[in-house]
Amino acid sequence: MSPPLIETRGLVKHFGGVQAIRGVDFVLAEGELRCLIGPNGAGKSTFFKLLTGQIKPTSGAVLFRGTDITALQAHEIARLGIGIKTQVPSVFNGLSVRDNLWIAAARHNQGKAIARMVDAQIERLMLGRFADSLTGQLAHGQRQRVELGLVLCGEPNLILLDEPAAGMTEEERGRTAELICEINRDHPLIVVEHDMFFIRTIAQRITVFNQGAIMLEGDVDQVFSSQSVRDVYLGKKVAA
Ligand SMILES: Nc1ncnc2c1ncn2[C@@H]1O[C@H](COP(=O)(O)OP(=O)(O)OP(=O)(O)O)[C@@H](O)[C@H]1O
Repeated sequence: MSPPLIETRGLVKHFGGVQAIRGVDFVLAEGELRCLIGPNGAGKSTFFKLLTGQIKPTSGAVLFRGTDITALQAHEIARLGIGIKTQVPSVFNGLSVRDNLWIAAARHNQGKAIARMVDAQIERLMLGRFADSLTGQLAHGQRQRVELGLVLCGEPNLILLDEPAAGMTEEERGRTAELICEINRDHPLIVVEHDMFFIRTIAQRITVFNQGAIMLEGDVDQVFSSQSVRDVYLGKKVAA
């Protein structure tokens, strides 16, 4: 049997006295789309940073396709094809959409393959009308699609999305949900999101974080019908 795409074993991260991640065993299979939810401060962003090597665990391990990558630097992990789109913008506002995508595609392709990659992402992300507009002049939802395009240009083996629906209009959220499901046809994803309506739309399997630990994993119905999950969101004390 082939190993999981990504796995964490006994992952722990302390920031001084703060136990941000407390012994997380997590497994993502090839091809999966997993949603991570949990209240503020549950450890979701820290967990993402541990997967991408932006920070190092206090103890425990991260494995990618069975290989221990815990000691690798962030750029080495990026080279393995673990791409992250955070809430921090990474586009150049003064460049057109096409030029932004070109820069990202040129990091991973050569010659005509660059143009092919750029055209493919413009079509996939429905950015044709804006391809030659300055990225800084786009609406929030359109810019977010450009950022997704930058990640896709790297042909990632795993995409991590941190709150992809944040600040979007209802229409943009709907389009982003469709896009994520479409991207999942050929890319595994882990999506952190607070918007429960959005989660319901895209989720297959959900991992619930609370107080730095996984408190529940299940399908949409299991998670949304869980009294413990509701209590956590209402701020009631629940054992992690
Ligand atoms: N660099 C840091 N230094 C100190 N404490 C940190 C640091 N980063 C995160 N923490 C703490 O670790 C805990 C987990 O934070 P984290 O940002 O991972 O949670 P989260 O689930 O992503 O929250 P949110 O949904 O609000 O983004 C919190 O108590 C937070 O204050």
